[in-house]
Amino acid sequence: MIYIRNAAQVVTMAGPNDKPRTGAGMSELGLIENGGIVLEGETIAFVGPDEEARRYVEASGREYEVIDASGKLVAPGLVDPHTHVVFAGSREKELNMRLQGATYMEIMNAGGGIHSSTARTREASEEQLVIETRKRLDRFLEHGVTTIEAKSGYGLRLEDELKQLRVARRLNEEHPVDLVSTFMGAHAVPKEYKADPDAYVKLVTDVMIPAVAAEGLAEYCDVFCEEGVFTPEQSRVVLEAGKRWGLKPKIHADEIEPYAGGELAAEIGAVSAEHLLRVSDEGIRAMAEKGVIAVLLPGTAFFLMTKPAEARKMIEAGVPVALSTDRNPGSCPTESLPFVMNLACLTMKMTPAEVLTACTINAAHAIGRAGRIGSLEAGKQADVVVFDAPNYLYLQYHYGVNLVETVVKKGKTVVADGRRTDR
Ligand SMILES: N=CN[C@@H](CCC(=O)O)C(=O)O
Ligand SMILES: [Zn+2]
Repeated sequence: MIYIRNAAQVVTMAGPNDKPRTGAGMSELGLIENGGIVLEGETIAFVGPDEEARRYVEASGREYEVIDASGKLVAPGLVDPHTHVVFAGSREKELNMRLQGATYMEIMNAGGGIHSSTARTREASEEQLVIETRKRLDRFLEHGVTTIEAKSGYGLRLEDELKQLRVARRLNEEHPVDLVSTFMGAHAVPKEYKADPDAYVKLVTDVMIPAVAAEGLAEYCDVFCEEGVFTPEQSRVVLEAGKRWGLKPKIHADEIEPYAGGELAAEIGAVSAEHLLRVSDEGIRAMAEKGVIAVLLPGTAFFLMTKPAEARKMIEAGVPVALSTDRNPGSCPTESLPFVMNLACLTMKMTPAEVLTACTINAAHAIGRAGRIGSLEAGKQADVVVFDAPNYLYLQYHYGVNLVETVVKKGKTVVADGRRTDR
């Protein structure tokens, strides 16, 4: 039982939240000045002006742990809807190679990139993956992120794809951060199938997807639809197979070259299309029409030193936008969603209000959790962050440092004074 008292500002993102926010709706934060929040068990019991919250607490006659949020900003636990967090090793040498002129795709085609993380992940035991991933989850939590999506895709053969997804399932049970799993066996064509990519697609559709579904290891299916990786036609085959087995489609689309990925996302009814740095105007129009969520990853554009997605164009066209770190060992090795939020504002010109919407309720929609998380409303899960910031604008102004002070996950304080408390 926790009473968060006297917050300078509370970002509630209060509803209607049955659909992801678009256009001007992305700027409606449901702000409360001098707010209070009461958490009971794993649930939010009350959100409103602090005087009313105090009366609620006094009338209940119960004992509450009090968190004083005077002068602070309170917001929903942040949601990261696109990560590749389960992997072994790191790839810092590639940064040096890219600084000397090699491109991301050249490194991958020469056997590095995703292939090198695949080799390390195949070698790693489940236990080793748990240890490495747990550390990343601790960092996410310290940056205010209470729920993430986690993709497989560094196994690229049945037993190792299952291993990655089992690690995500185990950590979802053991760690305060909630993980929502996505099967991404079609992340790259593994070296052993280089001569026959269609045979690998068949392995994904006929063997891996049924096995993942049989064990209930994933809710979503994703594919890297990109020139030199999987064609739009192969991507369609993978995502349609996923659908037949109950896995909802997501797609890595138009990241490096325009490849009609946005159009494909709309056509097959994808929940989200992700990256979209080079999406066409037609792709944007089709996504807006079908309500496909654009999950944008400005940390990846920053780290790959390339032009970010055209967020303004998408918002103005009515596409619901969410933001994510893309945490992975190659193109975005950070757990700092707040830094990615800074980049969204400073490199894609999203407003501070749009940025918060994109990392809370819209991100929750992108992983099918908007009924439970992404806003501070009575009855929802008690996932709350207190920032050392006097108002929400300040989050995008004081950039590059971690302003997270307290994190409450399912009604339990898991970060205090910016550090994990419950290990
Ligand atoms: N683009 C494809 N997949 C990841 C990167 C994976 C890697 O480089 O290991 C991404 O979303 O950025
Ligand atoms: Zn990705």
